[in-house]
Amino acid sequence: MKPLNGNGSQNSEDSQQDISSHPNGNSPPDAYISGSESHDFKQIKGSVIVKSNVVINGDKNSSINKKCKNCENNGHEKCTFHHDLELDHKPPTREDLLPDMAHSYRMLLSGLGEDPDRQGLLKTPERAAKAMLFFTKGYDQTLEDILNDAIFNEDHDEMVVVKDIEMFSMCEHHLVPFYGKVSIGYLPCNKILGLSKLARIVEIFSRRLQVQERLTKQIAVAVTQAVQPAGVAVVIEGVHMCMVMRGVQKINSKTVTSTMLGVFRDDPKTREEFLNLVTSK
Ligand SMILES: Nc1nc2c(ncn2[C@@H]2O[C@H](COP(=O)(O)OP(=O)(O)OP(=O)(O)O)[C@@H](O)[C@H]2O)c(=O)[nH]1
Repeated sequence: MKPLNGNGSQNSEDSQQDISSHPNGNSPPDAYISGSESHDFKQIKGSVIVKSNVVINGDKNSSINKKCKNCENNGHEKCTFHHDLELDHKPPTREDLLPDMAHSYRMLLSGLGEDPDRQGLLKTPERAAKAMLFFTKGYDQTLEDILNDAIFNEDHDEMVVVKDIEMFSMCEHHLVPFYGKVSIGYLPCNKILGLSKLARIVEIFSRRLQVQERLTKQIAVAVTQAVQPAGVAVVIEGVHMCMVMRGVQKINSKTVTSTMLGVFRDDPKTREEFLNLVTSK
């Protein structure tokens, strides 16, 4: 298996941006439109601040290891699952997976010393399987599907920011949730994106097994693919339950990651304007 791609961890030149003053409310995302300069799109920048305050190994006959239909139909390079994660296979369909997954959860219950046949647990394996499929439903979505052609020609080259988009994802190391808020900014080049589509892009990539760094970068790259802007900025503030409920048990720690593309990377003023907008109340 090849190493995971799309890893947001960058080189030592990466700058660090602290957005610790993000509001923590659950209010719907706000849209901001303001002035900024425009530059050529060039490269990627990312940073991580941690504040202290697959191989899917199954049996060969399992549906999990069946050949990926998406790859068969569209070619390996167009398979979203492989393209993003370079895994060796993709589950054929969600429904196909349910029985095997439910069986695995049943074994897990037994392993915990529980009786999977007691009344309260009878439907638990299937419920848990369905829940896991929901948590990872992003594997079934493509950028094309969710954009729904909501890309509009508009003579607009000022910054667009949608901030505090709620995000729920699954830590690929411990299979426990991490959650937080995503703020996205872009500088259009005569093409704007339906605002809700930014939140839908967050859903595609957060509803998978993830690390926060890769999630941050995948969102930025998807916005770039959608509207080819002069630049894209994404900042995520996340709480990782693997650091809260277990392990080091630091309940107040937050992880902040960013990806800056194009003008947001090249121009400190543009980056500063974005960061000011996302940290303002
Ligand atoms: N960089 C990064 N690390 C993550 C993310 N989610 C979880 N981790 C880390 O993945 C690491 C896995 O470390 P291991 O030592 O293999 O696993 P562990 O024994 O469970 O580690 P502890 O959590 O320290 O108990 C931990 O340090 C986690 O905090 C993420 O989104 N990004």
